[in-house]
Parts: sequence; structure tokens; C-alpha cells
Amino acid sequence: MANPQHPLIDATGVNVRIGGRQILENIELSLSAGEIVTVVGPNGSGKSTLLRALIGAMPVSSGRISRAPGMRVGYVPQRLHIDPTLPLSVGRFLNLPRRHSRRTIAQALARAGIPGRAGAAMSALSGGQFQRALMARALLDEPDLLMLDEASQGLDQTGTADFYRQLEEIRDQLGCGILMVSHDLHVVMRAADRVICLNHHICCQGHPEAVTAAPEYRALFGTDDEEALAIFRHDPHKHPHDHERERERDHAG
Ligand SMILES: Nc1ncnc2c1ncn2[C@@H]1O[C@H](COP(=O)(O)OP(=O)(O)OP(=O)(O)O)[C@@H](O)[C@H]1O
Repeated sequence: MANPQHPLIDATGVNVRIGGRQILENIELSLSAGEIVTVVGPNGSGKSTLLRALIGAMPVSSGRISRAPGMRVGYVPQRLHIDPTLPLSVGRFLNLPRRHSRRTIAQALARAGIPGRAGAAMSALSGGQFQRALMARALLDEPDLLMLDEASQGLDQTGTADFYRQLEEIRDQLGCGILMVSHDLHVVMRAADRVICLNHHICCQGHPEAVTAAPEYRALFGTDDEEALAIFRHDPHKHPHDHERERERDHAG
């Protein structure tokens, strides 16, 4: 069990290079128990790499990452493909690869907001319920740190808002730290204690209101949330810097 007095993760001067390309540059960040921290940034800006580096799943080229001794990490992926013809119940899914007691499974499902669904077929779950089953799996070992990589992708606005509310409840119940990558800027700005704006380096970080007002954030996401959301919703592969340049060109021409 991590000591609540000390940060769960503390990164200093972290650089990650992959195949000669600098993916993360001079990352300085720390995350404590009870905090909800969200990483936002354009596609390809290194968000997933950052999560992987922080938990030690990606080697760093230089810098230092310290992790609380004995820290338990729960990870909720973006999505998981399960063959729909596979007769797999939620309970059996949660027992892979390791068996858990019925009580532990029931508790994880309740915490994830789908109480009593152990007997349901995975293929019969709605998108929102499926993501909650993934969340329940990450909660089985009562993690000190819960990491989510765009775990609410594909959910509608209400589903997304519900998903984030559930996260706040989990944080309150378990006292865990939560670190997530998200493109749901509207909701993130309401739900996170701290936002980290990443574009290979940390452009800015702080309280959501301070970050949305920062020129570095506005350069990446536009001057208002609607514009920022439009970038992601309409053309997720377009780099916002290019979007900026296009707008300047349009105005010039
Ligand atoms: N294992 C790897 N091998 C080679 N390149 C990698 C590897 N992991 C990440 N990259 C590269 O690093 C860059 C950042 O990728 P990453 O997935 O961290 O970005 P991201 O911000 O999470 O992107 P997205 O929003 O599209 O999910 C990309 O150019 C990617 O191709």
C-alpha cells in the first residue's frame, strides 16, 4: 500500500526517444493519492507513451521516475476486442487471468457502476457498460493508482459525464490517484483536479481553469472549447498546429 504522504509517481527530467525520435522531452510531473490528473494533447503528442513510461512499461532514455514502493496500478484500456461469438460472462472475464472471490468481483462491479452484472454476457453489454466492465477489472486489486487511456472513447456525452462521475466516486472510496488521457475536453475541465497539456513536452499544467486560459493551451486547442472539440470530432488525425496555420493562411488569403 502506497504511503498517502508521498507522491505515487514523481518524474524528473524524463526523456523518451524511440527509433531516434524524441517522443517525450524533459517531463516533470508528480501525482499524489486522491488526485485526478488528466493528460490532454493532440494525436501523436506522446500521451500513451507518457502513461507507459510512468508505470515502467516503456524505458526512458534519461531522467528519473520514482514510484511509491508497493504501488498497485489498475489500467483501463481504450477498448478491448472480444469475439462476440465467445460465450464469456462478465464474472468469467473478471476472473481472467486470475481468479477472484465472488465478493471481490461483486465489489468491483458495484464500484464501477454495474452492480450485480457478473452473470451478464460481455457481448450483451452496451458500450458504456462494457467500459465499466473494463474499469471493474482494473479495480479488482484496489489500486493505489488508476490509469485510463481514452477509456470513455465512443461513449455519448451523457455516458461520458456518467463515466467521469463514477471515477470521482472511485477516487473518494479508494483514495487512489487517477491519471488519465482524455479527448473529452468539456468533461475533463469539470472532473480533473489538474490538467497536463502535452505536446511531446509539457506545454502547461495546473488547475483546469488556469490551463484553459494559458496561451500554450489555446495555441493547441483554439480559443474556446467548441473549437477544440471540433478539432477532435471532425478530423482526429489533423495536428492542431496545422489547423492554426491553415486558419492564418485563410485569413491572409
Ligand atoms: N513502440 C513504439 N514504436 C515506435 N513508435 C512509437 C512507439 N510508441 C509510440 N510511438 C510513436 O510515438 C508518438 C507518440 O505516440 P503516442 O501513442 O504516445 O501518442 P498519443 O498522444 O497517445 O496519440 P493518440 O492521441 O493518437 O492516441 C507517435 O508518433 C508514435 O508513432
